[in-house]
Amino acid sequence: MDPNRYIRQTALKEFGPQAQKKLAKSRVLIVGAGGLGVPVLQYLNSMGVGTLGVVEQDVVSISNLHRQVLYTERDIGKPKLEVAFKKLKAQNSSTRLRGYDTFLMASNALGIIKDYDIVIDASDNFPTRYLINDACVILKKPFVYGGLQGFEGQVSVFNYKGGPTYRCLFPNMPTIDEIPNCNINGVLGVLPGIVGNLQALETVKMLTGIGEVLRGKLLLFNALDQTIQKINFSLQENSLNITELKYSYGIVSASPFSEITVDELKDLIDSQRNVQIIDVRTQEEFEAYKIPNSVHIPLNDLGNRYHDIDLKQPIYLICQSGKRSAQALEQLKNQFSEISLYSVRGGINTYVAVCS
Ligand SMILES: Nc1ncnc2c1ncn2[C@@H]1O[C@H](COP(=O)(O)OP(=O)(O)OP(=O)(O)O)[C@@H](O)[C@H]1O
Repeated sequence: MDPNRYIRQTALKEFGPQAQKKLAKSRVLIVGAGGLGVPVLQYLNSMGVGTLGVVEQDVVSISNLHRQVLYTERDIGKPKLEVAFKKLKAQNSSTRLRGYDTFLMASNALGIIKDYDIVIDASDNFPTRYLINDACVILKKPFVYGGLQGFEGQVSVFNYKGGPTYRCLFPNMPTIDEIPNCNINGVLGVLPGIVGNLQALETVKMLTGIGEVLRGKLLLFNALDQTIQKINFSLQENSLNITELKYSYGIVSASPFSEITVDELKDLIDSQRNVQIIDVRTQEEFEAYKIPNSVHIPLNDLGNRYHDIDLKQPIYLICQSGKRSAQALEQLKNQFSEISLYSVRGGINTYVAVCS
């Protein structure tokens, strides 16, 4: 790498080559490559963050172009992930870019987020934001929030070093009637650029240890009069019901009679030699990741493969997220009486997130 590449930022004595090394070792996940995601990606990529993960499944549309300045007229209709990576690669070829061609959802959030140091919310909807918050609380990762409403931008850092989370500020998700939508309300092209850059700045500060992070502080930027206000907020223990959160993400068992958590399964595997795990996913999923000694019987073949199951031993059924294993459990329960059946809650997604 050309030693001059980062010279203008390593020349800052508070930053220096040490901070640059920290950036190079860092892994940052960006959820959404739209209005906020584009400036975040361009700056973190150009500044030398080692690994950037991007979760996005949208395509470029003409109404994106006034603010998502990485995309051009020729990109309309193309996947944002593909276009963004091509341009980011040209901007800085040494960044490791990892794309997730999907939307972040409850079934994949823990599995994706676990590999990163910091998560940046660059999405545009409340379910994603609450999901990022909850997954980051469970996995103990900070998340950098950015939001837009009219001519106002908001930025904060949640869950940083035991600090307050998004739910401490906004405990409950708003109802559909309460949700403002940029499609309807509009957004001035430059505003996501400013807010996304503030998110990138907070990220760099956390990664390198410079400055004071917006922990327990909500920054409000008013674009019309260029004022910045900071509102303090504190940790609310009630908003951090970790047991409840773990419950909804499959880390704690809801029904001990037919479900087992990944923690319980891991304890069994560690303490017993022969745990009969039946993996009901597809061949491709099984090949991509499997629990050692598990038996592979795809759900659609289960009816033909009963002879491969030892009905006298407890049967632990697993799939990718817990849905197909619950179906397999119902199928076996209807077919055989008095067998000991468990479905692994959260499936391989949670197993990988929690146990690997
Ligand atoms: N759960 C999610 N996982 C990954 N990306 C998401 C998720 N939810 C939203 N996004 C992405 O976040 C980006 C938000 O960008 P932005 O707010 O600028 O809106 P947009 O969807 O690109 O544009 P418009 O609202 O004009 O159609 C979008 O590209 C969207 O696909």
